[in-house]
Amino acid sequence: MTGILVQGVSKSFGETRALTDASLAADMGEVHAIVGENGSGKSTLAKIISGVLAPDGGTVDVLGETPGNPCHARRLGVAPIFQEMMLAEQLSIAENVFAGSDGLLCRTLSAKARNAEAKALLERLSGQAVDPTARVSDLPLHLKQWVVLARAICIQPRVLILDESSAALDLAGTERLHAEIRRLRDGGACILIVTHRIAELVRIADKATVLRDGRTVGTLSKFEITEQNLLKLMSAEKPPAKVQLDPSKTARSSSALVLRCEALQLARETTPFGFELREGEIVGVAGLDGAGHAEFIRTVAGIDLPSSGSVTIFGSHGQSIEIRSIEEAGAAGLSYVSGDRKKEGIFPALSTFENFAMAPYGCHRDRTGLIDAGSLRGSFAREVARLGIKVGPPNDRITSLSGGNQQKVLIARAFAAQPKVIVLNDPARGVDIGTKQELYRQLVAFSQTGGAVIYLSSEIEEFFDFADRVDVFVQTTLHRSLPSRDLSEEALLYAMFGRLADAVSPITVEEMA
Ligand SMILES: Nc1ncnc2c1ncn2[C@@H]1O[C@H](COP(=O)(O)OP(=O)(O)OP(=O)(O)O)[C@@H](O)[C@H]1O
Repeated sequence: MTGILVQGVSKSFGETRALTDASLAADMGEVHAIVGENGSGKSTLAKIISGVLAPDGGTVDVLGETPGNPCHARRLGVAPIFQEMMLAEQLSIAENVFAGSDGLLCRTLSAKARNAEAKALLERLSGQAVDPTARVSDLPLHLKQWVVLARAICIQPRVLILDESSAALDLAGTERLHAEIRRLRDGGACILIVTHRIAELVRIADKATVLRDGRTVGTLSKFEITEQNLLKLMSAEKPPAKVQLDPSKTARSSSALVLRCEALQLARETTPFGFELREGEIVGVAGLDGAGHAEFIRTVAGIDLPSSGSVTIFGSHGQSIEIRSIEEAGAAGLSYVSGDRKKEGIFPALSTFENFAMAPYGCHRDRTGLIDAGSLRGSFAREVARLGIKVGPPNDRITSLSGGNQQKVLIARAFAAQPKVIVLNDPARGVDIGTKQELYRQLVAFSQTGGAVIYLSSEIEEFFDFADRVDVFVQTTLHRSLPSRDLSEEALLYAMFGRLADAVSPITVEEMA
């Protein structure tokens, strides 16, 4: 039975044509992926199907009706989860989970019952203990994502729309999400999934619709969904070549030290550890949610203070600067790219250009010390071209860009500040595969000129052929360091689960959960 039928849909925002001719047919009991480059119109299509946006042309049929607005779509059983997490940050977890389904005017559950239900659901989804009365603003990103997912799942949707919903989840979290998706699908629901994580798509999707520049260019059945086929359809250009680590790049033990952590304790009563980063090194950082890798990267960037120990950056003349704030880290030549774009990355009320210019403006002064606007604009144009950012007028608000293109602006901003060390916290979240390859290429080029990189990723495939070593965190401490020659999916998984690589028994689904 057809669940969703979209035919010839178009949609423009002012001069920007987000969709020109989009079509999609998804059955009930099917996981249907929407794939395409950043800015190809995926989120716009998801919003049209969920009644948030009205199309300019074409027809939309969801369970036999055309959703006229989000409430109408909801009555039909459509539960959308958009890329930008919609949460009432000042309210509790339970209040957010039941927002819209058991509200003030139609309350059927007591506060106690809501708390109990929210707790049970979130613990099942997130795999960790949860206090349902905790304020959402205090939660880490992955738990916020689970709150949004819980809100959609608790209404038992007939159509579930997931726009980059796994991007904030780690490997084990993604597995649990997949289990939920399969449960809903087997119960007859239709699940639309938008993701740039190709490996994930190959595992979960029954069909895929590919968009290119707002147009549907193909539909792939389960067995046709391969990275190669997707890339061929997604871009008019040749698929990007995979980045290969420079074979002449040997161990960096002889190059100059640029950053050192000594006896670092990320939280009280955790094991102290040391960390060194040398010129030209690319160090991957990995771990399961709550393993301490996210705290580590924030501490190195001066955002959070360690419980004890120190982070030191060494200048080109050997002088050492202890880092105790993000300002000190910036002044010492460290650029940071946050993984939480909405909370820590963009300034939503400012334009695309202003968002870019606020880090590198100090590097663009004329002889009198005033900011050289022409030089800054030139730098903006170069970075936009280099990372292939789809921007409208630079003075439009950054929020008018697609999610992936906003992320690219933040990456461009970090490069343009001409850092010595660049620290990236899951930067490729929501970024298309072509741009990911370009980002790796830029980072490899940066390292070849002596720059040093710390790169946290929740997608372990990202490290292969790219990182010199991957430091794996377990129980809020550095557990293992895997040099590139020992990197494999299996070795990383074993390390992330705190197991020895030569352990005989495989990692079980229960362990994942
Ligand atoms: N509210 C808006 N105002 C102006 N332009 C918009 C708006 N929403 C989307 N666009 C533009 O429409 C185009 C398609 O955006 P959309 O968010 O649908 O892309 P996407 O495929 O989901 O991208 P991503 O993979 O980066 O999330 C982009 O060029 C974007 O800048």
